[in-house]
Amino acid sequence: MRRKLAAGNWKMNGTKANLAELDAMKSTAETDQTDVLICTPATLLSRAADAVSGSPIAVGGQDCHANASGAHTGDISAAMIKDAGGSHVITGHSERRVDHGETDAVVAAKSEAAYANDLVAVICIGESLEERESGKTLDVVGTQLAGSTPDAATGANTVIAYEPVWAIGTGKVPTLEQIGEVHDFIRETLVERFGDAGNDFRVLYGGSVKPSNASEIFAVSNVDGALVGGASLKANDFNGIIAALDKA
Ligand SMILES: O=C[C@H](O)COP(=O)(O)O
Repeated sequence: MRRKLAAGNWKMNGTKANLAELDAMKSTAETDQTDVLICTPATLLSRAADAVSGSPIAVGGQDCHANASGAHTGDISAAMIKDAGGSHVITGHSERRVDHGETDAVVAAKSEAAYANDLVAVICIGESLEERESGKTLDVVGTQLAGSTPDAATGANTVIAYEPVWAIGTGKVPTLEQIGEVHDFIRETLVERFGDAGNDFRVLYGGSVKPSNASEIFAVSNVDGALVGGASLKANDFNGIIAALDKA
């Protein structure tokens, strides 16, 4: 039985004043069935880890370099995320793929760096609007999944996040049928590659998830939770999403 996961991605938002939001998520995060994760900006990670200490909320990074250390100005390593108190790291978010030209091979290397440092990689995949409209969604998602997921991936060290690029921060959400089609496809693809162990991976949906649409999305087959951007910044919103997931 896969545990559910409500994951927040604060992206490039937040200063230390925002850590109060974590405090306001603690009691909602005390659930039996749902794990809660917030991926903060790197600048906040250590303080966020202190802020959630003793609560079930986990914290993580939004990216890591594939290398362990060295001359990579501005980057952070998986070991640094671990050292700061993180347990997870997002790899291959579409904003990284677009802004920094990250390929599937780079995403796989970053995910391997995560494993080497005992971090769970939250590997993101998803099609653009143009790819969706030209009927290439499953091809794109399949190619990204194959190329970004290392052979060493397991349900314990990896979470897959399906995020259609056109649904991120736009308020546009795919139909429930569209979400179900892709999540079922991801599950089948994982089982083809990893055998029964493919059933252990959690597959999250991401893209304009809000308290108002969370319950219907979480009722879709093979949706094990959400990767939430904007609605993870405020405890009022994210608590609603955690609660909806816990009831699903
Ligand atoms: O990582 C989170 C996703 O990009 C979704 O962002 P959003 O909830 O603001 O649409």
